[in-house]
Order: sequence, then C-alpha cells, then structure tokens
Amino acid sequence: MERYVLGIDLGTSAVKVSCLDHSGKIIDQEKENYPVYNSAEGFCEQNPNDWVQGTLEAIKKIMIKIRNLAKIDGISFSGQMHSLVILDKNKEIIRPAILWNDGRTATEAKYINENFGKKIVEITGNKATAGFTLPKLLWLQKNEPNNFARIRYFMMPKDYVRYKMTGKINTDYSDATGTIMLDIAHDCWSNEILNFFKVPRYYCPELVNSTDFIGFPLHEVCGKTGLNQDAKIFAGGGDNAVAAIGSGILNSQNILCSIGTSGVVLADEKSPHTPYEGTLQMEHHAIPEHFYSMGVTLAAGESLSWFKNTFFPQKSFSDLLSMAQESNLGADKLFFTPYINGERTPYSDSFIRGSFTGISNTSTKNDFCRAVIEGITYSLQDLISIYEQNNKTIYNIISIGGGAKSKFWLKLQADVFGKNIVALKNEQGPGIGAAMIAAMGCRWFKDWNSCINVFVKYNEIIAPDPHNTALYQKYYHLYHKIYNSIAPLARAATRL
Ligand SMILES: Nc1ncnc2c1ncn2[C@@H]1O[C@H](COP(=O)(O)OP(=O)(O)O)[C@@H](O)[C@H]1O
Ligand SMILES: O=C(CO)[C@@H](O)[C@H](O)COP(=O)(O)O
Repeated sequence: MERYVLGIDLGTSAVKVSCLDHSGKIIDQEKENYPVYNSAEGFCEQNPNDWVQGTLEAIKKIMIKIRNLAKIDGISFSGQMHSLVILDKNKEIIRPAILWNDGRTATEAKYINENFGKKIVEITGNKATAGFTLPKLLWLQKNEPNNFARIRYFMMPKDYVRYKMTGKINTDYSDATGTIMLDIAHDCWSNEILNFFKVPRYYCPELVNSTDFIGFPLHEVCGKTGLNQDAKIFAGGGDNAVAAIGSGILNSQNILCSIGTSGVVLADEKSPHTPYEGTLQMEHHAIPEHFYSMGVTLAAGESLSWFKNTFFPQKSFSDLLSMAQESNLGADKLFFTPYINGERTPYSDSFIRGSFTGISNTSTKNDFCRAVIEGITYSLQDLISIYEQNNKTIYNIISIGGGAKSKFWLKLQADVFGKNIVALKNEQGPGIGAAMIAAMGCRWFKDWNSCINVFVKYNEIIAPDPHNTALYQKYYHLYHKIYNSIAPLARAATRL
C-alpha cells in the first residue's frame, strides 16, 4: 500500500490540503473556503471552527479519493500568522479570532514601541505593528477585560486546528516569533515582555519545533475524515516560513514573493541580527537555527478580491487578469494603492486607505483592472526596495500564492521588479512546505536539501523586458509618492 503525506495550508481565504507521495508528486489538492468577518472598519475576524470544519472536509475528500490505495504517513501545517485565538480553562473558544490584518490595535502597537523602546526589536527582532499578537492581547485587556481574564491559552490558527485534531496544545518557534513575545535569540517566551505588559506566563503555549511529532489523530477525527489512526501529526509553522521551505529558499540568494491575501517578500537570513532594525520582520524559520526576514503588504490578493467582489462579482479572477491585459502598461496613467486594510511595510499605518489616482475621461474598466494589478505589484516593489537599499544580493524571485496562477501577472512582476521570476509548478508553496515538514518528520529524507531536491519543482525562468522595466521604474517612482500625499487626508478622514 502506498504511503502519502498531507500538507495543510490554513490560509486567510481558504484551507488548502495537498497530498503528496515519496517522489513529490501531487496526488490530490482540496480547498475549502471560509469567510472573514468585518464587523467594523479595520476589523478582521474569523470563526476558528470554520477552519476546523474546512480542514476536516478537505481531508475527507482526499481520503475518499485514495481509499484502499494508500495510507497517510504524516501530516503537518502551514498557518496564517499572528492571528489571536483564545481558549478558556475548559479549552473552549472565548471569542472570534482577531486576524493578522486587523487594524484595531494601532494605539496598542504605538504604546509598545514608545514604552518598551528599542528593546522590543532587540528581544523579538520586530517592532510592534497592529497585526501582531501582543498588541491584540493589550487591546483585550482594555476593551474586553472579562474575556482577557478568562484566557487560559492563546495560540495561532494552525495551533487551534492541530489541537482539535490531536487534543494537544502548543505552538512552534516560527509562529511564536510573530507574537512579539518570544526572545528570538534564546528561544523562549520573554519574561521581561510578559511582565512589563502584564500578560500571565501561563497564557503562553508550550514551544515545539516544526518537525516535532505532536500526536495521532483523535478517534473522532478519524471517524469524520477516514484518516488512518497511525497518521503522525507534526507541529508545522507560520505560513511564510513554511512557504520558504516549499519554494526551496534555504541558504539561497533567491527571495520569495507571495501574493496570497497578503503580499510577502521574504529572504533567508543566517542570524536574527540584521541591519533592518524592525523595518522588516525578523522571524524564526520552521527549520531549527534558521531565520528569515520579510516585508508584508496587508492587502495584495485581497485588494484584487475586494475589487472583483465589489465591481465584477460575476467575473472570475482569470477574467479580470484578461481585462487587465487588454489595457496598456501604466493603465493610462491610472494608479491604485492597495491600502484597503491600512498598510504594514514600509509604513506601519493602520489609518491609511486605498486610492485610485489619475482617473480621466478616457479611463476604461480594463485600465481599472490593470491599475489594481500594477498597484499591488508596486507595493511589493516597495518591499524589494528595502532589501536593495540594504545591498542584499537578489538572484531570482520565486513567485507563489494565488497571484502566481496568472502568467500575465508573473511577467508583469518580472517587468516591474526588473528581475527573473520563477514560479513553482504548483503555486501552493505553503501546502507543499507543510507536506515536506511531514515527510521530514516521518524521516523520508536524511536532510532538508534531499527533501527540497525531490519536492520543489520549478517552471522556466520568466525574464524581464528591459524596455518595460525602464518604463515601470518611472511609474513606480510616481506610485511611491502617493502614500505621503494621501496619508494626511486619510488621517483627517478618521476624524470625520
Ligand atoms: N487565477 C488567478 N489569477 C491571479 N490571481 C488569482 C487567481 N486566483 C486567485 N488569485 C488571487 O489569489 C488570492 C488568494 O491567494 P491564496 O494564496 O489562495 O491566499 P490565502 O493563502 O491567503 O488564502 C486571491 O485573493 C486573488 O487575489
Ligand atoms: O501577516 C502575515 C505575515 O506576517 C501574513 O502573511 C499572514 O501570515 C497571512 O498570510 P496569507 O493568508 O496571505 O497567506
């Protein structure tokens, strides 16, 4: 009987479960969508039980397809980072999860940076921004003190799903760094931070490595999904760490560009001591003693989703990309800034909002589509520029996430960035990375490089067109100025 591994990617728009064999061949991929609730401007919440239900449903679909042919050897996870899940002493959910792109905690993030000073970067590798977990706990202390007092455990999304599958509560180092409560150099929760901000130590889950074996699926989980009871479940990691594995970015001068709900530009780092001083995030990798830095655009793919759902609900993403292709480079001088949820890197500004600039009496629907795609890509160039300003050598850019499904967008990325773009044969980097963690946990491979050589499969290089890159540099130069022009207006609008 064949043996497979499952990689569970708990994204923001959907859970995607990938089933792979020993040769890295994808046997099946299943996806279950779930909603994000925006109960107030800037608020983004999800129901953790939607994640569990979606995950079990996707696994069930895979198990039906492979029934009698194969068993699952190992399972692991990649999960949206920073989102806060809180459980009471009975391990029941206290309130909906507050997500990584929720902007309500700007005041708390500012309080942390002003009152803890440079130490927050020294200890955690990160400055506080609204999306991180600690500011959310401080928001609860102030705004929902009863809920805060009831907390027995906090955790991140994939930790909750794993708890419901195994009955065990813990988190791994890559997700723990994203809380800004972990001492990144000493691999432990920082008592100094916890004491200063009055977060009880017992709220923090036990720390484990991403490849650590956590347990077997609970009896009821096997009943609901058809999973074999001896499938080993491994901890997994934050989605960007796991995506870096799934894209083969390890000890490499390639960088990662992900267009999922968020947009991420990520580089492998040898140590947590980088020159970025909190401008870029610094995170523990899902591989022990490895680190990575990254910049995050809060609403990359989400801006396109918002645009589609608001103006073209009947059309598909592919339709919108085709419309964009009908417009010209520069979208007839129409610019879009994707700040619909505020922005994290490089501005860390929860109050900024999206904009269209340069609408003329010749602007077409196609121009609007193209402006959205170009605006998202310029916001990723903002992240690449931080690496360039710090003289980071960038070889190829590995492009993943839903945005990498479009060849047109991949070429547009190459032209805007002026760099070679390489897509994975299957764009689901985090799901493949999670399956690789399971494969390593099951000891299918002797080391990570052997695993990468078998599981990571690239398409051909897409090279930039120098003429287009020269034009895009001029457009990007103007795009980059829009933030400072609209920031005072966005601030004033909050006072209306
Ligand atoms: N065919 C497509 N072409 C280009 N972009 C797409 C396509 N399908 C989806 N997308 C983009 O991908 C995003 C979802 O990417 P995904 O990696 O699945 O996100 P997440 O992991 O955050 O749930 C959507 O918001 C959309 O903008
Ligand atoms: O906040 C971050 C990383 O710091 C986001 O990248 C989240 O981890 C969500 O990822 P996607 O749902 O876009 O994959």
